[in-house]
Amino acid sequence: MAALYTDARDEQTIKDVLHGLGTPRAPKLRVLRIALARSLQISTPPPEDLDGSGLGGSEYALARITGVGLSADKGERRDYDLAVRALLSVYHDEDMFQGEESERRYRRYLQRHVRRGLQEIRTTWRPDHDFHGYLYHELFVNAVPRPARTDLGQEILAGLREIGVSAQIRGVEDGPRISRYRIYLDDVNHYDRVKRGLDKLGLHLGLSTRQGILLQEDEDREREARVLALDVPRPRESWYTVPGARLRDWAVQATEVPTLTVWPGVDVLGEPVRFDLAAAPHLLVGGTTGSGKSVCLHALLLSLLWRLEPQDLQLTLIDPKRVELVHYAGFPHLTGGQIIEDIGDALEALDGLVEEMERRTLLLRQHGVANLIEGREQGRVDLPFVVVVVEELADLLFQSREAEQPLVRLTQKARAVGIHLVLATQRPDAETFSGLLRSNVPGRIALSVRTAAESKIILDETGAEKLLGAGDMLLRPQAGVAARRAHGVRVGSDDIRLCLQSVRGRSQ
Ligand SMILES: Nc1ncnc2c1ncn2[C@@H]1O[C@H](COP(=O)(O)OP(=O)(O)OP(=O)(O)O)[C@@H](O)[C@H]1O
Repeated sequence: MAALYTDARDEQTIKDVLHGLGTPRAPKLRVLRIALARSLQISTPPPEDLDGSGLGGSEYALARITGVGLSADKGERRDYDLAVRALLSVYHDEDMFQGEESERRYRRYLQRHVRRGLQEIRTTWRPDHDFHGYLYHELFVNAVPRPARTDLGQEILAGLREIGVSAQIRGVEDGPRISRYRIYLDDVNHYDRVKRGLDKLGLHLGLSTRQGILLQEDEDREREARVLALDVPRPRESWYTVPGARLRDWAVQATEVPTLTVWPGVDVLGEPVRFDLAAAPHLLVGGTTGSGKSVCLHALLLSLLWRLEPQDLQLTLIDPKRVELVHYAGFPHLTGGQIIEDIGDALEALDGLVEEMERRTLLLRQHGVANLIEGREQGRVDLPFVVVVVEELADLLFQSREAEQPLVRLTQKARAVGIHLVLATQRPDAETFSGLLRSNVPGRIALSVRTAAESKIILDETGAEKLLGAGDMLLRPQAGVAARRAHGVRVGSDDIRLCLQSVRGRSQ
């Protein structure tokens, strides 16, 4: 009996990884074991839909994966079966050593883990990128001691000396793309010199003017005016991505967070960043083409879809470009069961939402509650939240300026009734994000943009022109709070597919 069935995409991944390892002819078990290790890092069990064989796949006997029954002198073909069994027993908290039934479960779990690991690799690694570097960061970066960074630290101190600042390094922490150096100034009056000299320091470190060093107000600074933190971008080869599976873990494990909590990414030190979309209460996501805007929208949407059932969340997705949101076809949360692509349908949907807003306002008043959250908490109203996503605001307004009016009305009044807008654009200009929308859409996510002026349109401040691209963002979830740097979760179509399967599983 085979222990593992793959499909054609798994087989392609195995091939790509063997090439990535520089050993195209090596046994496939290498990749299968890496995939197993990758999956075991995820704290939620792999889904059942990874059982069974797929089109264009292969079959593997247990001996080809764990080496069961092989003698001890065959290098990587040694027998690791007991070790794998023990790992899976601990992970699933089930005994996988005794009896036929436990044997069946062992093989099933093994299959699910290996296939999930292959999926993870597929969505987070690109075959033209270095696989060894990827492996290091995905599997080990949090588990092994960091290499010494004395060189970069010394460079920073030398750069500071060049701008007339004498200092010491008190510590360094590595995030996905940035290292944060905690600096202690020998002279308390040198803080402004550092602030003014950041570009020079960047040049000294060989960074382009676009990849700025950012000065963070260190939390210790209030107590200790000599302490500051510098966020220094690392070379691209040393970045690690934040895979979509992590978002799933945050969302699935979250307890006692507000209903519309979203996790767009992690902070510069790798800790998850979250905010409540209902408190935002509307959001603009802006960034130049290729900055990671669509991936960011996927992270926001999956944050909601991993947790909320259709009776709690309805989605209106407007995608005039007809590319990015197609993956959500099939989710039972979609209002009207489909994604809106046509401009006429979009106008109709927006007008319908304005009517829904009026209807809800009346209903809440009749039930004597101030807003939907209160109504739901008190059990007096059980309407779902509605999240409206416009994939490209500029396209929508270009095709019909009329769309602006219902959008403005919704942003002005829909908050209390639980209707929230997420507007995305790759053209952050005054025409697209007009004054009326600006003042009523306080939540902002800026991905990288070309100019400081574009950054100001999105965030009301400069800074986004210095972001590193590929999901690097400045996040200001609500008016009146400071913008925060974050690196987006890399959500791919596979993550969306997995979520859809889970939603279908939940509804059965
Ligand atoms: N969080 C992320 N982590 C790693 N890479 C990312 C991330 N977000 C985006 N990228 C990379 O950037 C590419 C472009 O992302 P995306 O398609 O979201 O850009 P976009 O801003 O929507 O572009 P467009 O407006 O042209 O559709 C992705 O294919 C991916 O390679």
